[in-house]
Amino acid sequence: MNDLAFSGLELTDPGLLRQRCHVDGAWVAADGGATLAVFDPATGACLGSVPDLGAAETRRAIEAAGAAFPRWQAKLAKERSAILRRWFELILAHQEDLARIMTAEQGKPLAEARGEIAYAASFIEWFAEEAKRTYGDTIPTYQADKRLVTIRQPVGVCAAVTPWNFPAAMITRKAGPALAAGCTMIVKPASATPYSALALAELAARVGVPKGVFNVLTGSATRIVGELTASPVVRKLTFTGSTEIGKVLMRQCADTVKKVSLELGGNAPFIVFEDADLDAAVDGAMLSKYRNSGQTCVCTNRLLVQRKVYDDFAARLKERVETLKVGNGFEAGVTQGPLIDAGAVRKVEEHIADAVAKGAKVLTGGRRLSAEGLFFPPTVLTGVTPEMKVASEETFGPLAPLFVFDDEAEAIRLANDTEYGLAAYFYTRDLGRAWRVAEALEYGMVGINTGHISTEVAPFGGIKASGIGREGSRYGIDEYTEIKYLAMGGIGACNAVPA
Ligand SMILES: NC(=O)C1=CN([C@@H]2O[C@H](COP(=O)(O)OP(=O)(O)OC[C@H]3O[C@@H](n4cnc5c(N)ncnc54)[C@H](OP(=O)(O)O)[C@@H]3O)[C@@H](O)[C@H]2O)C=CC1
Ligand SMILES: O=C(O)[C@H](O)CS(=O)(=O)O
Repeated sequence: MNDLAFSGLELTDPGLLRQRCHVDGAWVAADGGATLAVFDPATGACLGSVPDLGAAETRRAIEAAGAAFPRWQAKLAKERSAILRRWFELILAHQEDLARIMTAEQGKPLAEARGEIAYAASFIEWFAEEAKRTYGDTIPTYQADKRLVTIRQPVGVCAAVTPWNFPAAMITRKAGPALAAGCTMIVKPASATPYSALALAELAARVGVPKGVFNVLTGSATRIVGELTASPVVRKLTFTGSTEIGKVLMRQCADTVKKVSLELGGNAPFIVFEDADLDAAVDGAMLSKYRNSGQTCVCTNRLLVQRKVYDDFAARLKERVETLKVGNGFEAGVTQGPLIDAGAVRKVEEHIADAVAKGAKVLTGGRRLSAEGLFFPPTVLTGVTPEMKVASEETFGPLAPLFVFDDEAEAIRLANDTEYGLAAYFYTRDLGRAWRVAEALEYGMVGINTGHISTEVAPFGGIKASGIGREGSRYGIDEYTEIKYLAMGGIGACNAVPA
């Protein structure tokens, strides 16, 4: 039975809207009935509420996930694969409804929300296949009477803590490999965007994911995640969010020595060399800067442009930026939705004010569209220098600051001058430069003549303050398995072999 229907969302399947948490196969409220409100960032309207769960409910969820683990682990890989495949198919079958729920709670334009649902589904599809490939090894023995092998086994109960900017994909990028490997999972989604997570749980239940295998808890992050990180039953934490919180959670996991994977903040450089195809570079900059209104961890945060082409590139970028349409994500033609909250708007304004105070110029945009609301125009700054906040802090908004450089060595030095190491991009038509720069950049992912690198088939992740581990690709399931080494002695000499 549906707990709620957003008025005016025109869903084909209102049953996807859940105002209860999914724990041990049941839809539950908080013990004391406490709830958290959920708002539409485009209008400020209250969409509904979700339970404000605490420590006691979290302990019960951990117990349920622990109880479900043996039976889920014992299923054949093919059986887990088939269930995941059905989940993938059902997510795609409900793409429109899931996208509308996402635009309502997160604000991204409907076209982008549809794209995220497809992207989210692709991780379930990919790991439905990877479930059948958790191979081990046979190892040439070191003693005649021994045989050595390895097997890979699921880690166990996993906790996932996810952000608001990709409310579906950041969950499936974790739940896909976890469930494929035979783990069970407890998800704590961002409080701003819980309905996408709960809709995924509804579809998981419909395809026969057993109770306790995939649980979604909403409420106080400190209380829920405090329990998850303290529990010895939880063997792994996977987190996507800010570096600041990632460090907190990594510390909290130390007492129980959990396996952790962290997808954290970024400060992506976008380098345009003088030999680049400038039209292609502008296309790439638009994609890597303004996707999700600049609210992605792999968004370009700094544009480094070689002096000879600086003015030409700036003019072409300005022209393209001014074609973007800011508004409610449900409105036809809108390409930039609202930012997630007032804090996000303030951060963009602070970075612009700081840069202008230190000599930068606003080429386009620069001021919020109205005193109220969370809409901020896509903005380009020129004359930006390393002393400005935008050089070292992640803006996480629609701000493109242009820096100038003179040669390759300076471009690499500027690009690497950050604590972060998630994504980097550069444009050149020189093959030698492509290899030299790609190898010199201190990042987990590098786009060469492209502004879009995210896909389920390639390893997503960063180094330094941008995190630990990789998601997606043939490596993603490694985060959810342990390698066990078996040494079998007493084999004896083979009597078929002459002494
Ligand atoms: N590397 C990547 O793939 C990504 C990185 N990010 C980074 O995350 C930041 C923006 O996302 P944002 O959601 O604001 O990040 P936050 O780190 O604030 O929140 C992420 C998640 O952590 C939870 N959380 C917050 N504080 C605590 C705490 N003290 N203890 C336990 N859990 C906590 C939040 O819950 P609640 O919502 O209830 O506060 C949310 O579910 C940016 O820096 C961005 O770069 C974002 C997405 C992807
Ligand atoms: O949350 C994010 O920023 C995502 O990791 C970005 S992407 O995977 O959609 O590129």
